[in-house]
Amino acid sequence: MADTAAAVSTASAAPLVAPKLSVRGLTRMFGGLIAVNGVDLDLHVGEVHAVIGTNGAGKSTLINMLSGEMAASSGDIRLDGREVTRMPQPQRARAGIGRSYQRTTIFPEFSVLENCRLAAQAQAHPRPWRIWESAGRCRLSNERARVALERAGLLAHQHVQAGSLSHGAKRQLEVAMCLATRPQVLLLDEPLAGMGAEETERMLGLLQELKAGHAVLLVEHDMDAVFRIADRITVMVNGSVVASGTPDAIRVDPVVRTAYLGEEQMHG
Ligand SMILES: Nc1ncnc2c1ncn2[C@@H]1O[C@H](COP(=O)(O)OP(=O)(O)OP(=O)(O)O)[C@@H](O)[C@H]1O
Repeated sequence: MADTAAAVSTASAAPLVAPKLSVRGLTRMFGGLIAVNGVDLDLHVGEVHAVIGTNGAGKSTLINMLSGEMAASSGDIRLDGREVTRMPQPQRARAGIGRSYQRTTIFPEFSVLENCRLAAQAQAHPRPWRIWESAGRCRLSNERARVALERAGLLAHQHVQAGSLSHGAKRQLEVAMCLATRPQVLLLDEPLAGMGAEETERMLGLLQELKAGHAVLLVEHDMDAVFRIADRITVMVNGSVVASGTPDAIRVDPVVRTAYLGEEQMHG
């Protein structure tokens, strides 16, 4: 238990600046099942905060509540200190909480730029069906889309049909679409899923860059990548947080070793 205490005390040595996103006691029930159980979490700009856990631990449910796609049963979520727990998803996206999805959500027939522009438009316009009314607004969405594509390293492919991109580039496009909404918080649900080594490296480089201006929450099963990139790791088991701390603290945490990570993975 001493090591667990170390992991917890490391968590309390979090940056002194106020968190960008602060979560307290967040809970989600599905009938009698507690999918997420009283989770506390602080996300800071400048940090990649990974949430790991076995299948069914509650990671996607957590992200869905943070993005506003799923209502919380109880608890609260604050963005810059302002409560957003019951704010609907579109409003929450406009307030600065952006997300990417496990499944690719791009329109394969549209170009890379068009996909990104649609994301920018959806964020910028509370009533997207009226976007054609303003050429100025369209120009703005276009500009935001290009900036996002440049950051994600996809500007050279802007006129390519999205469906013809490699798997890794599609995941990059997902991140670019999220960036086009100009979020302050990035919620990334398994951005490395199905990627080869080279694509993984590219994505990790991108995340490393993005954390400078964003608070990044990363849900990811690739443990090598998580331990390389994360500044903090929160471990969930059966809906509850069992440990939270730096990668070094988590690596030696006996509760985490027992509950989740295989011994082999922890030696790296
Ligand atoms: N809509 C739902 N209705 C009922 N139960 C659900 C629903 N969504 C999730 N659950 C249950 O909640 C628990 C947490 O699921 P969740 O998908 O959040 O886990 P996860 O950690 O993201 O898993 P994975 O790594 O497999 O994506 C699981 O027991 C799951 O079966």
